[in-house]
Amino acid sequence: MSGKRVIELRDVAIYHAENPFGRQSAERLVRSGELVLSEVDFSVEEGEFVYLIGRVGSGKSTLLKTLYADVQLLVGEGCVVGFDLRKLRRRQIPYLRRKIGIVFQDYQLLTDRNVFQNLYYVMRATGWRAEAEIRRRIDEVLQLVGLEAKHYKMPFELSGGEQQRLVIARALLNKPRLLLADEPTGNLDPVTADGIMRLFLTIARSGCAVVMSTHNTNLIEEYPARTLVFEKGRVKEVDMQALLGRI
Ligand SMILES: Nc1ncnc2c1ncn2[C@@H]1O[C@H](COP(=O)(O)OP(=O)(O)OP(=O)(O)O)[C@@H](O)[C@H]1O
Repeated sequence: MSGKRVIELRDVAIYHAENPFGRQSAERLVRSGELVLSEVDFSVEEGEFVYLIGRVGSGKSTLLKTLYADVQLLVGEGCVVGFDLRKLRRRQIPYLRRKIGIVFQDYQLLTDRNVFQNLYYVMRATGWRAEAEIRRRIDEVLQLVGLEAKHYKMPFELSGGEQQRLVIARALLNKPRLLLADEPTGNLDPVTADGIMRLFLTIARSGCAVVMSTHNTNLIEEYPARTLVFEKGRVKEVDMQALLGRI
């Protein structure tokens, strides 16, 4: 994988299988698994912004899960931020996840801890020890997402858009080279979604690649970028501007 590539998938097929990352061979998992996608071939470079679109159940989340090793890659070649997905062992998964940021639609925040504590918890859990550095980094990410005045707010005291910003701040704590976002604007009103999109574009411009699934083609129209379409078990790149122009 070239130094600038953060994702490289070659002739990949993706299966949902029971007990991934265990002792069973890939062949055995493939035999008992359910095929979701095949012939997947694409790469993403540092700083790129990529949309994933497709109907409900077309495999967008499953592909994202494969990239952060929630689903095991059983067929083809796959490399994410320097980790070979075919050779990945269960114990290596936390190290891969420290190099990527993950943003879900359901925020998965610690509801009994404030903004600062939500971030502090993650930093301690990912090996940061020096208090001053932890505080500095928390200040930096909160500033980046525009929540610098909200350190002591509880999650329930934040709006949906602010909660999503906090999730993005959390994903950025370890300076990832890749941000994976699964329908991050799905629960947000159009104006708030717009703010989140602009934040993602700023993040991409800083050099961190952003891969985001969405059902919202208005966003693509407004913020054009590379687009991968999931259809009939395959993934193909499309010229979205040409496509939207014809509608
Ligand atoms: N844990 C699982 N075990 C087996 N099959 C699964 C599992 N999770 C999802 N699937 C199947 O994988 C296929 C792809 O689902 P996936 O959630 O990746 O689609 P999606 O494109 O993200 O959909 P949506 O737009 O609704 O989020 C579906 O047929 C789904 O039923």
